[in-house]
Amino acid sequence: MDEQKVLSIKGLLDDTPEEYLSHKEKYENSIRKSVLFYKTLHSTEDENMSVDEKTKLNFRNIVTSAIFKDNSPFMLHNSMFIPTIMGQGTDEQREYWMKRAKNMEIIGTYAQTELGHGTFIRGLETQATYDPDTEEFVLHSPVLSSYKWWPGGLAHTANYCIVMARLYIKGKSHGIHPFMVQIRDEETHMPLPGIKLGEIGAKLGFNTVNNGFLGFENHRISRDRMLMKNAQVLKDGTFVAGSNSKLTYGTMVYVRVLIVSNMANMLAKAVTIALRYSAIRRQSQPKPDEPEPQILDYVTQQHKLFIAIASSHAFYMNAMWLWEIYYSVSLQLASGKLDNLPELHALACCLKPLSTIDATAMIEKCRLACGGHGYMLSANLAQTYGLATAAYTYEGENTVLLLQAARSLVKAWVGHVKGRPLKGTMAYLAGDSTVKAWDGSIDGIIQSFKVVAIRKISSVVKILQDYEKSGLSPEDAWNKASVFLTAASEAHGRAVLLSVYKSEMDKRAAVLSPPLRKVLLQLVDLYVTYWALEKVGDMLLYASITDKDVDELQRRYIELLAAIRPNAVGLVDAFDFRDEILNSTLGAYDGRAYERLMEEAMKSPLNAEPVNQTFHKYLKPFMRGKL
Ligand SMILES: CCCCC/C=C/C(=O)SCCNC(=O)CCNC(=O)[C@H](O)C(C)(C)COP(=O)(O)OP(=O)(O)OC[C@H]1O[C@@H](n2cnc3c(N)ncnc32)[C@H](O)[C@@H]1OP(=O)(O)O
Ligand SMILES: Cc1cc2nc3c(=O)[nH]c(=O)nc-3n(C[C@H](O)[C@H](O)[C@H](O)COP(=O)(O)OP(=O)(O)OC[C@H]3O[C@@H](n4cnc5c(N)ncnc54)[C@H](O)[C@@H]3O)c2cc1C
Repeated sequence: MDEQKVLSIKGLLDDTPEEYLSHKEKYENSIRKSVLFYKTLHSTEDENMSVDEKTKLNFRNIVTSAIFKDNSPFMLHNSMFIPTIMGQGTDEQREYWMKRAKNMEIIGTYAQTELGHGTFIRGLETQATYDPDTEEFVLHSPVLSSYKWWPGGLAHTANYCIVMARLYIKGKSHGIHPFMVQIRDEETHMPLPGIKLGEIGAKLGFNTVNNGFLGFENHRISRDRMLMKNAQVLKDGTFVAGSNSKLTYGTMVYVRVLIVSNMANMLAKAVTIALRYSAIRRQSQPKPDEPEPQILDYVTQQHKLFIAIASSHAFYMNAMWLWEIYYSVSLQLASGKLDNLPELHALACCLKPLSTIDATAMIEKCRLACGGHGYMLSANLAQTYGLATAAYTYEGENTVLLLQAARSLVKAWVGHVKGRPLKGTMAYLAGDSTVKAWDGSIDGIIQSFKVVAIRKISSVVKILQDYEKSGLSPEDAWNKASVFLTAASEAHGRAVLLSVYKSEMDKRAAVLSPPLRKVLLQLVDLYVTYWALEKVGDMLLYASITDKDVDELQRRYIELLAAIRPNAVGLVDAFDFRDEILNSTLGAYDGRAYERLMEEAMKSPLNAEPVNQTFHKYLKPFMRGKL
C-alpha cells in the first residue's frame, strides 16, 4: 500500500478531530473516508500478488491509522469476509463471490458471535434448516440470545455477511457451518424481509466499526449459499461431512495469526509517541545547578518504555515466523493433509493471547509514561489502547485460547510419557528438564524458560491425574486445575516468543552492519533479561538461579537500559511512522508537542466563542440566586 499515494488523497484526513463529532457523524464520516480509501486501495492493489506476498508486504503497514483512529466499518470485509470465502467456498463459489467482494460490488462481514454465545461456537443458536422441497435453507433466530451481536459493519454498512449457523436437516443438527447471506437490498440498502438489523451502541473503542446485531425471522436462502468447501448438503438433503469439523474454524486461526503482527504495530506506534515525547519533555531538577533533564533520562522512564520497543520487535519476528507456518499448513490443508493443523491451532492459541496481553499492558504503560498529556485523546494513546485491548477478547477470548493450548500441551505430554514422539514447537518438551548451573547467558535463560514450561506442564498433568484419582470427573478435574493450565500455556508461549525472537534475530544479524547488529541484539538481551526478572519466581523454583544471580541480572538490566538510551530515539524513528499515521500531538517527528497540543485544543468547538450560551441561560441566573 503506497503511503504517499493514500495520504495525499484530498478529504481523507480529518480537519476536525473525530472526537468532536457525534456518534452518528463519526460513523458517516468514517463511511465517507472508507469509500475514498478503498477506491485508492483497489486502484493500487497488485492483482497478481499472492496472499502470502501481500500479507508479508503489509505486515508493518498501518496507513489506515492515519485515516481511522478507531478502525473502519469496512474492516471485516477484508479481514474476515474475504478470507472466509477463500477458505470455506468451493471453487465455483470463490469464483463468483471473490470477484464481487474484491471489486467492492458488495460489502461483507463475518457474523458468528451471538448475544448468548461468543466463545462456545458449538452453542450457537442461529438455525439454518434445510428444506429439500424448495432446496433452500431457512435462517431463523429462535430466541433473543440467538441474535448475532458484535460483527463489524453489520449494523448499517454491509449488505452481505457470512453467517455461522447451526445446520438442521430433517430435525437433526449437523453442527455449525458458514452461509453467505444477503442482508440488505443492493439498490435501496433496506434490510431484506425477515431480517432485523441495528447497531449495538457505544463501546470502549471500535466506535467507527459499526458493530451490529442481526436477527432472522424464517429468512430463506438458496442451497448454493452454504459455503460448501468443507462440508456439503446435497439437493435431497444428504449431508456430506468434511474431513475435520474444525476446518470451518479456519478464518479464526488466520486472524489470530495476523493479530500478532497487529500487536507489533500498535505497540510500535504507542512507544514511538511516548518515547519521542519523553525526549522533548523536561521535568524536575534533580541537580540544583543543572537544567531540567529530559524525562527520557530517568531510568524509571527507560524501564517503562524500552521493553515496548523490544516487544514490538519480538512480536514482529514471531508473527513472520507464525505466518510462514500458517501459510504452509493452509497449503497442506488444500491438499487434504491435516496433521499439522492441531499444532498451528495450539501456537495461535498461545501467541495471540500473549501478544495481546503484553501489548495492551505496554501501550497503557506508554500512556501513563506521558503524564497528563498522555491522557489527551489528541495524543492517540488511549485510542490505541482501546484497539489493542479489544484483541484480548475478540477472535477467541484469551483465557479460552490459553486453555485450548493447554489441551494440546497436556495431550502432547501424556503422549510423550507413553513414548509417543513430540514434534515441531513442542519437541523441546522431551528435552532435558534437569536444571543446569545458571550461567546468565541469553541462550541459558531461554533454556530456563523451556525448563519452566516443561515443569509446569508436567506438574499440571500430575494435578489433573491426582484430581481424577480423587474421584473428580475429567471435566471437573480440568476446571479445578484450569488456573495452572493457563499458567502452563503461558510458560510455553513465553518459551516460544523468546526462542523465536532470538533465533530470528540471529538469522538476520549476520547481514547487519556491526553498529545495527549491536543495538538490535541489545534489544534481544533486554527482552530476555526483562522476562527473566518478571518471572523470577519461576526461575527460582524451576531454574538454578540464586539470589546472587538475580542481583547480577538486575544490574545487567539497568546497564542495558543505559546502553540503549543513546539509540532510543533512533530505534523508534526506525519504525518509520509518518506523523499522519501516529496521528498524535505528542509523537510528531518535529517534537513540537506543546504547539500541537494548543493547535488541537483550538479545534474544540467550545473554543469558537469566549462565552458559551449556557452562561446567560444557566450560570448567570444561578450565580445571581435566581434559579
Ligand atoms: C482483524 C481483526 C478483526 C476483529 C473482529 C473480530 C472478529 C471475531 O471475534 S469473529 C469471532 C471469533 N470467535 C472465536 O474465536 C470463538 C472462540 N471459540 C472457539 O474457537 C471454539 O469455541 C473453541 C476452540 C474455544 C472450542 O471449540 P470446540 O468446538 O468446543 O472444540 P473443543 O474445545 O471441544 O476442541 C475440540 C478439538 O478441536 C480442536 N480445535 C478447536 N478449534 C480449532 C481450530 N480453530 N483449528 C483446529 N483445531 C481446533 C481442539 O484442539 C480439539 O482438538 P483435540 O484436543 O484433538 O480434540
Ligand atoms: C471489539 C470487538 C469486535 C468484535 N467483532 C466481532 C465480529 O466482527 N464478528 C464476530 O462474530 N464476533 C465479534 N466479536 C465478538 C468476539 O468474538 C467475542 O466477544 C469473543 O469471542 C468472546 O466471547 P464472549 O463475548 O461470548 O465472551 P465469553 O466467552 O462469555 O467470556 C466471558 C468470560 O467467560 C470466560 N469463559 C468463557 N468460556 C470459558 C471456558 N470454557 N473456560 C474458562 N473461562 C471461560 C472468559 O474467559 C471470560 O472471562 C467482537 C468482539 C469485540 C470486543
